[in-house]
Amino acid sequence: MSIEIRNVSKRFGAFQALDEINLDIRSGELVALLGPSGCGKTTLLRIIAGLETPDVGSIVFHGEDVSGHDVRDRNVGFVFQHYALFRHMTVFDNVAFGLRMKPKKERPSEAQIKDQVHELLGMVQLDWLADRYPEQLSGGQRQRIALARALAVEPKILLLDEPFGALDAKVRKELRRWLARLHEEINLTSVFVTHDQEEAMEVADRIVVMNKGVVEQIGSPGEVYEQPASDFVYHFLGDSNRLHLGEEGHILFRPHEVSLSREALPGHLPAEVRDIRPLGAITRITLRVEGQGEPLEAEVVKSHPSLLGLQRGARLYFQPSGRRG
Ligand SMILES: Nc1ncnc2c1ncn2[C@@H]1O[C@H](COP(=O)(O)OP(=O)(O)OP(=O)(O)O)[C@@H](O)[C@H]1O
Repeated sequence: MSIEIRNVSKRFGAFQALDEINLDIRSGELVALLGPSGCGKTTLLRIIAGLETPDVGSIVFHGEDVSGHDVRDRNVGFVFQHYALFRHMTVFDNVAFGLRMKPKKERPSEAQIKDQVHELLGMVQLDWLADRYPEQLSGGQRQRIALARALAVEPKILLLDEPFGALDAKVRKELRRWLARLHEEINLTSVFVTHDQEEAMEVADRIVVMNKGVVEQIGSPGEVYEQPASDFVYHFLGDSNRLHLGEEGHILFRPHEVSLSREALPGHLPAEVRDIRPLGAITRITLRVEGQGEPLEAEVVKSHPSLLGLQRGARLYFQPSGRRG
């Protein structure tokens, strides 16, 4: 099911939380809303869900304007970061909840509910936990159960608000990959909110970069990273250095977009090594450059010749190889 967001604006008092947002999400897409805290991501998600009403604009699901539809009639599934499972219910009953709440004529029999719940628990690979209570689960298991509960009513649209935000880095990574796979298996259109660019890059088909209530750029992970539409997008999608060039202004470059040498080379600037951090396949070097306020960061492969025997305080010569600005 496709989602169109047409000219949506929302104010809270004098504060403009969303300013004329237009967005087309294709059927079957997995889209990330990415941006800093307070940029309006959650508000937009809540408007798509029907939990919040826009001041102006409309929401269209598959050609039908659903702006006037109540949240219950939109058939969307949700997973929110702190949207707790019902503590007094077992995992099974949590997942069955939405099915049991259906109007009588649509409600499946208890036998059908049992089959469906076990199928869903199988899909999130946690069928063996059916009789446990939420407090007996790990954070990652809880999130997967929350997802199974959201999927139980067979929504065509799934909305996820920082679904993995509270989990540790390794579990987050596993769940992200798992979500991307699951999304391929079942026919869903999903929108998820994150402030983590790596999460957006890794999972999403397209990324919507938001800032202060407006959309800065929409594109595939490759597009927004390689062809950022603004300095904001450039900064938000990865580490960056700013090199001041006096009257010529400044250039921006990524830590890996740099040529490093122990010898003075044409076009290269001298710098002092302040820190050397081996990070697996690459090594990060912090450089202090005369006349620059902020130190610069360079990343090279760990076998790079300039690293051999390199010590703090040594002199290196560098030249940005990619640049923006
Ligand atoms: N009900 C409300 N009343 C007043 N202001 C609100 C309300 N809901 C949100 N806001 C404000 O609107 C702005 C956007 O909030 P929103 O929750 O959409 O941001 P976000 O991008 O999801 O941020 P975060 O990543 O921190 O969750 C914020 O400045 C917030 O304080």
